[in-house]
Amino acid sequence: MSAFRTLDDADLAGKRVLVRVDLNVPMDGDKVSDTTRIDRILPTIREIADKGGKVVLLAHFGRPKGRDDKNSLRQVVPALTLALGRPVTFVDDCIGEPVAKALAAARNGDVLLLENTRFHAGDEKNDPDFVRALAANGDLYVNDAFSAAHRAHASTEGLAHVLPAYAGRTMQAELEALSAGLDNPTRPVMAIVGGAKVSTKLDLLGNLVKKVDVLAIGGGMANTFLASRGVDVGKSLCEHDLVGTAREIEEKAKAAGCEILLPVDALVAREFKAHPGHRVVPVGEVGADEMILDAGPLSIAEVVLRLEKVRTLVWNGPFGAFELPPFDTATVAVAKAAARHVKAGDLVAVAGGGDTVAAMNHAGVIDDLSYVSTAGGAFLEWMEGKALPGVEALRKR
Ligand SMILES: Nc1ncnc2c1ncn2[C@@H]1O[C@H](COP(=O)(O)OP(=O)(O)O)[C@@H](O)[C@H]1O
Ligand SMILES: O=C(OP(=O)(O)O)[C@H](O)COP(=O)(O)O
Repeated sequence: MSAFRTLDDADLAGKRVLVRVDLNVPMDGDKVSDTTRIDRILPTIREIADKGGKVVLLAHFGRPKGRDDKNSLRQVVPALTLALGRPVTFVDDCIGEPVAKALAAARNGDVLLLENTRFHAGDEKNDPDFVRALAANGDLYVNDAFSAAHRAHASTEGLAHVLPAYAGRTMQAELEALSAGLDNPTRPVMAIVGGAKVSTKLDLLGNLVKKVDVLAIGGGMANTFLASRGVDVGKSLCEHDLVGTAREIEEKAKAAGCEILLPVDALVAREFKAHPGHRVVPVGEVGADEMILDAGPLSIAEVVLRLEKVRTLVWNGPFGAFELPPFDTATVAVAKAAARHVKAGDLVAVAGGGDTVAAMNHAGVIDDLSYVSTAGGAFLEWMEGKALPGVEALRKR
C-alpha cells in the first residue's frame, strides 16, 4: 500500500484542484531555456483535466522580495501552453477575488496558472492566514513539486494540512526512482555539489559527507571552500561570511573519512559574459579583478579519474557558469565521462536540479545517466536522509 494518497484515490470531477508544481525553470532572457520541469508535470495536469477537475497551478519563481515583473510566472505561460498543447489561463494573483473570478468562469478540464506564490511573504513563512487564503480557492490539493519539497512553505506544506492532499505523478515517480537507484548505493559513492545557491546548500554538506566517500565541490560553492583555506578568489561568486561553515564541513568530512576534492586550477575572466577573454590559472593565482567561472583542466582530470573508481555518483550543481562558453567545459567533460561509465555498466549516476538538468541537456547526456531528477536541494536533502516537509505532509495519517 502506498504511503501517500495519489491521484488514484481522488475524486476529481468538478473539483477545483490546487496543484503545487515547480516552474522555477532556467531562462534565457524572457524565454524558458530548459523545459524539463514543465515536461515532467504534464502527466499530472492532463490526468486531472481529463478526469474533469479544474486545474489550478500554484508555483514560485526565483526568490522575489514582493511583487516584481522579473519574477512573474506570466513569462512561463507560452512554454507551458506549448508543452501542454492546451490553453492556459494566467491569473494575476494566487489568492482572493482574481482567482475566484477566474475559477467561476472556468469549465471542468480547464487549466489556470496563478501568479508567483512568493509575491506574498506568507508563502515562505507558511503563514496560516495565507494558507487559508490559498485553500479558499480549492477543494483538493495535489503536490507535484518534489523539487520544492524541502521547503516548509504554505504552498508546499501548509496546504496539505487543510485540504484533502494527494501526491502528483511526478512526486510519486521521483520518490520511486530515487529509492530504486540510491536506497542502497554501491560504494564508493561520490557526490558532486556545485552551482550558485551556496548559502542554502552549504549547511546540508555537513550531513552529506557522512553518507559519501568523496565530495567533489565546484561552482560558487568551491570558491567559498577555497576562500576558507585562505585562497584569494578575487571577484568570484563566494559567500565570505560562510567560510567558517566551510571549515566545519571540512572537519566533519575528515572525521567521517570523506575525501573533499576542490579545484586546483580554474578558468578565470574579468567579465561575466560568453567568450570574454579568459585564462587558465592555478587557484592560488586568481587576479584581484578576476572571477573563477569554471574548473580548469587539472581539476577536470582529477574528477574524471575518480569516476573510474567510484560506483555511484550523485550530482547537483554545475562546475561552472555553463550557460556561457567556454565555462561549460568542466561540466560537459565530467557529464560525458559519467555517461560513458553508466553505459559501460560500472556506475550508477543520478543528477538533479533545475540548472543541473539544463546542464546535462547541454552536455547531451540527459538520456545516458541512470536517472535525472528535477530536484537539486530537495534531492540532496533526501540523500542526507532528511525528512522533506512537503513529502511528510502528504503521508497518510
Ligand atoms: N563559478 C561560478 N560563478 C558564477 N556562477 C556559477 C559558477 N558556477 C556555477 N554557476 C552558476 O550556478 C547556477 C546553477 O546553480 P544552482 O541553482 O545551485 O543549481 P541547480 O538549479 O541545479 O540546483 C548556474 O546558473 C551557473 O551559471
Ligand atoms: O529550483 C529549485 O531548487 P534547485 O535549484 O535546488 O534545483 C526549487 O525550485 C527550489 O527553489 P528555492 O531554492 O528558491 O526554494
